[in-house]
Amino acid sequence: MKFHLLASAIVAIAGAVLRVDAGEWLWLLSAIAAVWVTELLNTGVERAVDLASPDDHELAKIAKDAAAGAVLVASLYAAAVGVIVLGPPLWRAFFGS
Ligand SMILES: Nc1ncnc2c1ncn2[C@@H]1O[C@H](COP(=O)(O)OP(=O)(O)OP(=O)(O)O)[C@@H](O)[C@H]1O
Repeated sequence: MKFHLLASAIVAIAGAVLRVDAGEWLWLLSAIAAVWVTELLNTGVERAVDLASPDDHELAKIAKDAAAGAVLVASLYAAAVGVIVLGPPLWRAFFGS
């Protein structure tokens, strides 16, 4: 959660400094929201599974791995959005046109 908070803050500051437009803000915000939503749901699934099945069980493993997979998919989406939206202006800021 701390990592997600830090990453969200860095993306928001980068967006402001690089003056991304409204459409680009929507992509960045959708990526941030996707990661937060899946991470919160993953935490909920983990805690519910621990409560319902403290001992090892194949279904508990599938539930936890599926929830963690959702976080991975959202994180890959967020990384792609970050590169596509922030990559070009960052490149221009550091290396010129
Ligand atoms: N009750 C269980 N039965 C079977 N496999 C489990 C069970 N609990 C966890 N596992 C397996 O162990 C892995 C790690 O479980 P754990 O609860 O530590 O999740 P985590 O993603 O590391 O959680 P956290 O974010 O709290 O570190 C799961 O992805 C799953 O494959």
